[in-house]
Amino acid sequence: QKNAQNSHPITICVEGNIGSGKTTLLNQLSARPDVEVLQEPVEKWRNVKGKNLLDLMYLDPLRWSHLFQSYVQLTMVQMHMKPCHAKVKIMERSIHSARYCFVENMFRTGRMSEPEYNVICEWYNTINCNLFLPVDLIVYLSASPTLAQERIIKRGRAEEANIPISYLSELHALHCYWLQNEDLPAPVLVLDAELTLEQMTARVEEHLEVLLQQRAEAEKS
Ligand SMILES: Cc1cc2cn([C@H]3C[C@H](O)[C@@H](CO)O3)c(=O)nc2[nH]1
Repeated sequence: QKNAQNSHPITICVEGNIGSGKTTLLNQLSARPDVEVLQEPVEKWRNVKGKNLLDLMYLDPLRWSHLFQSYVQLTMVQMHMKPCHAKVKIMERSIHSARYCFVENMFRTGRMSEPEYNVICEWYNTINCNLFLPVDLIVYLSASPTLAQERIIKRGRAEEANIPISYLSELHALHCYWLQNEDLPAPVLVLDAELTLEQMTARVEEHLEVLLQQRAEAEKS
């Protein structure tokens, strides 16, 4: 277990609502030579052998939410497990926010039936207990639903054109609940999404330096 601790790259998951500014922060952090950024595999979700599961999920949530989230969970496991040759692996979201934010919301709002929810949760628990999916830091971009909605409209992703602010408020509340109540895999750094990109990057790099030093110490002993 000891060398397993040091063999995996330092892993940071950047979490936040739709439109909270994750991609912008990830792009900035990817400039570091010691960092490999893994963005959310949205393109996979948009093309499963020709079918756009993301679009289907937004168009007919009752029919497609469960399938979409089960595919998201699979692609997140693939991201957690993906070999990374850089010292630092920064992922966009995680299997944990998939479970505690998106799946939870879809069940609570009736877009996912109870048996669908229970099956996806059993998959999550089995994956989480049997696979080594290390996370060293969770960075949470806290954006007001209003700010998030402004950024979604500005970005103009076709499938997201009709996301109501109530959905963003639900997800915001679930992110807060998750990060305050569930037993988390790593400490949380909360960043106000209104900070400048420079301020956010500086805060993340501060924490990253500590993790790098801890790793260097551990490798010496
Ligand atoms: C982990 C996870 C990411 C994720 C994204 N989404 C949606 C929200 C956005 O519209 C789009 C890209 O993040 O996919 C989702 O419904 N469920 C998810 N679960």
